[in-house]
Amino acid sequence: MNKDAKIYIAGHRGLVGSAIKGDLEKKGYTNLIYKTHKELDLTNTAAVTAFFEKEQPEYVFLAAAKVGGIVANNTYRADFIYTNLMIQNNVIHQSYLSGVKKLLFLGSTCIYPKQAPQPMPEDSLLTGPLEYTNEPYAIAKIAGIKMCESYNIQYGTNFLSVMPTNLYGYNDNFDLEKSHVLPALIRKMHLAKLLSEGKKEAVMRDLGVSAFAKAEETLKKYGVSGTSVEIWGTGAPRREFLWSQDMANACVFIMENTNFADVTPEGDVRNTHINIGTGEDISIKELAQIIQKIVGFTGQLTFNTSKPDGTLRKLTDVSKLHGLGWKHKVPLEEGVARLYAWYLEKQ
Ligand SMILES: NC(=O)C1=CN([C@@H]2O[C@H](COP(=O)(O)OP(=O)(O)OC[C@H]3O[C@@H](n4cnc5c(N)ncnc54)[C@H](OP(=O)(O)O)[C@@H]3O)[C@@H](O)[C@H]2O)C=CC1
Ligand SMILES: C[C@H]1O[C@H](OP(=O)(O)OP(=O)(O)OC[C@H]2O[C@@H](n3cnc4c(=O)[nH]c(N)nc43)[C@H](O)[C@@H]2O)[C@@H](O)[C@@H](O)C1=O
Repeated sequence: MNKDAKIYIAGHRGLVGSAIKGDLEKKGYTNLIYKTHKELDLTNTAAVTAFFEKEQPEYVFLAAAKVGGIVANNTYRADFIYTNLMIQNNVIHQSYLSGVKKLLFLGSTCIYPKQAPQPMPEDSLLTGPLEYTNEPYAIAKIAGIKMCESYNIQYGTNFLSVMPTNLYGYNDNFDLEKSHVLPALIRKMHLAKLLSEGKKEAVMRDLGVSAFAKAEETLKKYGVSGTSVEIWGTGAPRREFLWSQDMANACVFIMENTNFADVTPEGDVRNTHINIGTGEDISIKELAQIIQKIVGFTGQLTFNTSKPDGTLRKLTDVSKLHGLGWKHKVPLEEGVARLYAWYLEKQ
């Protein structure tokens, strides 16, 4: 990519999109284009067509999607499949029509079967049934991979797909219901710590309410008190967490250095996506203990087994990524500390 190449970042205000924008700016790319969701609804085919016809980007990072944690995925099943299929159909197809040189589609490691071998290699795709809680989202992501692959085969495009593990970082979603586990637990532990210190005003400010009774209602719903914090599920599932700026750096690295042909082993045009992760996982209980220590909450952790565990393990096989010459940098404890500091600054 030339430094003045026209690069479109779809989803530039999200967790990953904002980090990709930051990484590109840091590297001296000067011709970045982006639109907010309000300015350009990517589910609107006519609007996306007009945008591509007018802007003619050379490179596209597709980091816009409907994203959420286990409960959001399981609750808004129709929204997750519809929105994601629409966004990726529009952006991938228009990228082909307008002659985009290279596109990077962001999927997720939830595309792999629930019982995939651990760590999960790229070629375990479509070898077994998926985890039910996020099946609609995963099906949309699999469609995205197959769309890139099919356009490459039929039309000779250079569209790559990356499958990131669970991500966290600046601009994360801290919603107590819809977010992923890591930001959710940071916020829950923070609220519990404030409660234990008797800081009612700060609790109300964090929750955006003007009466403490209202705050108490929310805290009760999410199992947060001054002496304990509720963790969903059994705490036994294992997850792998990657710092969003590392993820962005991997995306830019792949865009700069890798072509469809490089990740297509001879005769295996199906094996075109690349896992992005650290290759290391921990249990949710261990994650909660790390967050507890960093936030400084000294109460108890309880486990609400009426909430879903989801997949028990989804460790990525990162040998393909390492083989391309990229490895993550930020260890989990450091990332959690950075994110908590950012969260406090935002208060
Ligand atoms: N976060 C994670 O742990 C993981 C994420 N991924 C994938 O990485 C990618 C980025 O995710 P992440 O950054 O976490 O997600 P975010 O929710 O943080 O960001 C997504 C962005 O897409 C935008 N967007 C959503 N719908 C539309 C739409 N219809 N039109 C225009 N813009 C839209 C959002 O805007 P707005 O907020 O205004 O709607 C937001 O800026 C996604 O493809 C996701 O599936 C994969 C694995 C793990
Ligand atoms: C990125 C990934 O994200 C989702 O899959 P997930 O990994 O299951 O996501 P999660 O972060 O929500 O949960 C991880 C684990 O943590 C447990 N857990 C405990 N306490 C809380 C809690 O307070 N909030 C949440 N969200 N989870 C909690 C929770 O019960 C589960 O066992 C899908 O969207 C999927 O499609 C996808 O791509």
